Amino acid sequence: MKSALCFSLGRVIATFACSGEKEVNLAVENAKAAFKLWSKKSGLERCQVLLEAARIIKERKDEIATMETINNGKSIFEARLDVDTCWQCLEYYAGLAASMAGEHIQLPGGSFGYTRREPLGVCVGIGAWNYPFQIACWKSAPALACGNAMIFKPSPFTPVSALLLAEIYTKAGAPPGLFNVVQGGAATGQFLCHHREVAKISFTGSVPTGVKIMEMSAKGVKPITLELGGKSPLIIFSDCNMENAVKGALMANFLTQGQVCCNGTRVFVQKEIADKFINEVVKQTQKIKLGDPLLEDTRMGPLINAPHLERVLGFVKLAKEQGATVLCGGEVYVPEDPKLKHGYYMTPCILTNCRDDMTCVKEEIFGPVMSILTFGTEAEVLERANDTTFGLAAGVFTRDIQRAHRVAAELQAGTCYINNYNVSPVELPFGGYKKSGFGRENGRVTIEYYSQLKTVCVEMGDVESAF
Ligand SMILES: NC(=O)C1=CN([C@@H]2O[C@H](COP(=O)(O)OP(=O)(O)OC[C@H]3O[C@@H](n4cnc5c(N)ncnc54)[C@H](O)[C@@H]3O)[C@@H](O)[C@H]2O)C=CC1
Ligand SMILES: NCCCC(=O)O
Repeated sequence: MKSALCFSLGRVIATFACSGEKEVNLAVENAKAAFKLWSKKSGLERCQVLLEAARIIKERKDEIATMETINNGKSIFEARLDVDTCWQCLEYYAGLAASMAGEHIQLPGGSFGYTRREPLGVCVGIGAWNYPFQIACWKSAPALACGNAMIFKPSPFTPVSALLLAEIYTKAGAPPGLFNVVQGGAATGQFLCHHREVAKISFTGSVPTGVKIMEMSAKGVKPITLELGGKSPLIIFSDCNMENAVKGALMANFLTQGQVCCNGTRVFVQKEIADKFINEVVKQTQKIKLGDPLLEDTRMGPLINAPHLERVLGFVKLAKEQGATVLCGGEVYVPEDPKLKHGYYMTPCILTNCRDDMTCVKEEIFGPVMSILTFGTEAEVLERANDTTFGLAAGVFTRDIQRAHRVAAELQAGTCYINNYNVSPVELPFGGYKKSGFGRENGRVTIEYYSQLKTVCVEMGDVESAF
């Protein structure tokens, strides 16, 4: 089946064929062959290939970022930052590959045991459209570091940049088939998830699809990592550094046109500073430069596609009907440049007079819409912040160090930011609580999600039989 790829500026830039069962089977066969070679290599040998791939990514940073911008619509400024998190991820797991080791455990009578950390086999990565290249790197780097092969399926809305990664791994010396890309949507994803020879699935996407992935993997008893959606709280206390809090709120809401799973879209502001904070956040939001994402000074490009733009605008309309006030944005934006007139642009939106029971406060919008709520006390805001089925991230701005850690400890979220938001150091694990998923990406712990532990028990004496 052929599919057209629509650039978020409203032009078709490529067509590609969706992979069916035959292509998926072929990818699995290739990955199995590569796994045989790759899993026998030492950690240091795997490290060298990953380091070389990281070097090529750095060298081709501008090219990859440009492709990502064309692929997704995010600003070139941001796409370059994404690419930095990618080569950093490969370098980080290259280091861990070389230092992976088991334990030696002394047993009575000179006997002993030891553990081996072994790869799982052919792993599958399924990605969302908001961070196409980053998701492919964050999944493949730990998978390959542990000695696995990977088949990656990007979102059909952003199929291009993962192909660059495949090319880079090959140039860096990975055996053919070690990192495969298959194209397509749900049907291709299902072939991958149901495949008998697939050992693990790592998925980034929506909660409803995550549920389906879990059902499919349950049938094959396959381990999975689920990176799902969120509706994260950002809590601004009256003793915060106001300038940083305002910057933090913008970082928490408007990167990649607000299409970020861990965004802090419920901004709780302590009553005493609410007016001042709101004035400032509106002022800064109105200054955000919208337009051609390939221009150096643009900070927001178009949303991913027309249905998604309609959906996000629908949330703004409903918010107004439910009593929220639009302080700025929330409208279709038509750039002056005629080349951009078919793009799916909207102005970044700030909503106030929000209540916890409003749809804009309860549901993930996945667009540039910040909902501001006010609060009185720490106990009250914690209860309201945690009153959600999601638990991906949370943030707190305060100068009170004890309060910062107390609040972080109480927040039900996989990542809690103190006095910042939406930074992604590769050294720190990233993943969700509650319906935002389980398993982690980044950090040392992710090695455990891409490997299995074998215990070897060694008898140095005679068998003491019970029979
Ligand atoms: N926690 C995280 O790290 C992230 C979570 N997300 C979440 O993803 C959502 C937006 O991304 P979308 O691409 O629209 O999500 P989606 O769930 O529609 O699709 C994600 C991927 O799953 C594939 N897919 C769809 N149905 C499938 C099926 N039945 N079996 C196998 N694969 C299937 C799609 O083709 C795509 O590659 C938002 O809810 C967002 O919060 C997005 C990025 C990061
Ligand atoms: N750079 C943060 C990743 C979050 C996301 O994939 O939505």
